[in-house]
Amino acid sequence: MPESLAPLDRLMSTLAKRAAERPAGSYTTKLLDGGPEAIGAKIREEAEELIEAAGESGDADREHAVYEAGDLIYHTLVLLAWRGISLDEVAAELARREGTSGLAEKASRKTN
Ligand SMILES: N=c1c2ncn([C@@H]3O[C@H](COP(=O)(O)OP(=O)(O)OP(=O)(O)O)[C@@H](O)[C@H]3O)c2ncn1[C@@H]1O[C@H](COP(=O)(O)O)[C@@H](O)[C@H]1O
Repeated sequence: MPESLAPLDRLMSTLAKRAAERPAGSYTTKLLDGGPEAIGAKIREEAEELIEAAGESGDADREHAVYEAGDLIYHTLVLLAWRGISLDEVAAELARREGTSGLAEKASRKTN
């Protein structure tokens, strides 16, 4: 894999490979085999841990929040891999939203 690929792209590429090959001895395989219920339970757990860590103050707590964010992002990407969704698709959705305030978007939904 080219060194220039961003870490998130490299991780997603690994997870897509895990989803296709399901090698034994892989934590990702274990999660994927559990399907959206098992992966979703971990996402909820990791989201709670991130929220708790982010609410704490101090340098060590800041590092803790970064660590928990890593866990949450990893498990979220595993769910995308399970569903066969690429990071490019998510990036395209975010690009589509670029420049539109959430408040304006919400207001437009109410009038439609
Ligand atoms: N980025 C990650 C990553 N982040 C977190 N984790 C694992 O996610 C789990 C987090 O769950 P917890 O903190 O709740 O720990 P736990 O209590 O042991 O978890 P449970 O057994 O309760 O589910 C830990 O086992 C972490 O090691 C990850 N596991 C793998 N990766 C990446 O995925 C790649 C492929 O991993 P495998 O498929 O396991 O080879 C690795 O090379 C890494 O790049």
